[in-house]
Amino acid sequence: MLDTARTQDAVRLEALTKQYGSGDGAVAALRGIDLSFPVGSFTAVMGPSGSGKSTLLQCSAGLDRPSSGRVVIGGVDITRLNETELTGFRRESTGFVFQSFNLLPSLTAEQNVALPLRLAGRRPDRRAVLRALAQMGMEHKAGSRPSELSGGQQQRVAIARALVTRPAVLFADEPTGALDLSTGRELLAVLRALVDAADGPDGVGTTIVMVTHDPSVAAHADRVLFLADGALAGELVAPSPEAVAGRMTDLAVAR
Ligand SMILES: Nc1ncnc2c1ncn2[C@@H]1O[C@H](COP(=O)(O)OP(=O)(O)OP(=O)(O)O)[C@@H](O)[C@H]1O
Repeated sequence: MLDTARTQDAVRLEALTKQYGSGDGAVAALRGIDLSFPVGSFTAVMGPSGSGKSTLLQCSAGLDRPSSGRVVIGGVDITRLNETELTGFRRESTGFVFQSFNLLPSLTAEQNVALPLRLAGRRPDRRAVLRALAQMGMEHKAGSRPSELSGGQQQRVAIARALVTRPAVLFADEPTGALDLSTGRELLAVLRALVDAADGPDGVGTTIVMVTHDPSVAAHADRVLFLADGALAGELVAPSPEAVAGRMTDLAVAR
């Protein structure tokens, strides 16, 4: 059972560093990040190309191992877990949404959404699968394969798949990057509604951490964090697209 109620932080990063390679070719992608993502919050992560956004997301989600520091999800320090434990924890307690949807083409929407339950060794509960699809307005497409769905519909199915285990946190890497403007806006409204809904884990909304390059996308979040050269370079609470764009311009000028 996750201890999110006690900590009030869905995810906490402590002195997180990540170095790729060694010696002369070493790259410090993260240089000591301290951060927390409160339960039921929606955070966007922005920064120039190469600033460490994807690395931050991958390490936070347990898809990559940091070089040092701690990642605490719902009170569990995932950096102390071995590979098997980490894989199990990730499947049960985190959801990840990619720009490219990553649905399995030969499976129906319903089978795609059931996949995390199967991988976790659970007998897929059809009601839970259909509930996740319904949450994303996709129950009427349960029998469709990805090739029969629009991009926006595929991403909704991908989010339903990420939510089916009722994870403590949903990580999203450019979730609207492959969608046109209006479909992207619809999807962001859906993400916003998930955060604002009171039917997430522990009776509060879903916690979302999202990487994006787009200020108007970031402005849907409660808070925007800015990264530069692997370090935190400020934040904006209740962001507007203009304020976010202004900060991004400042960061580009400062480079
Ligand atoms: N597997 C890897 N091996 C070596 N260096 C890497 C690796 N992955 C990322 N890096 C380096 O780490 C730094 C941070 O990369 P990261 O992908 O996290 O940045 P980003 O902010 O997500 O960039 P973008 O906006 O271009 O996607 C960059 O200098 C990058 O070149």
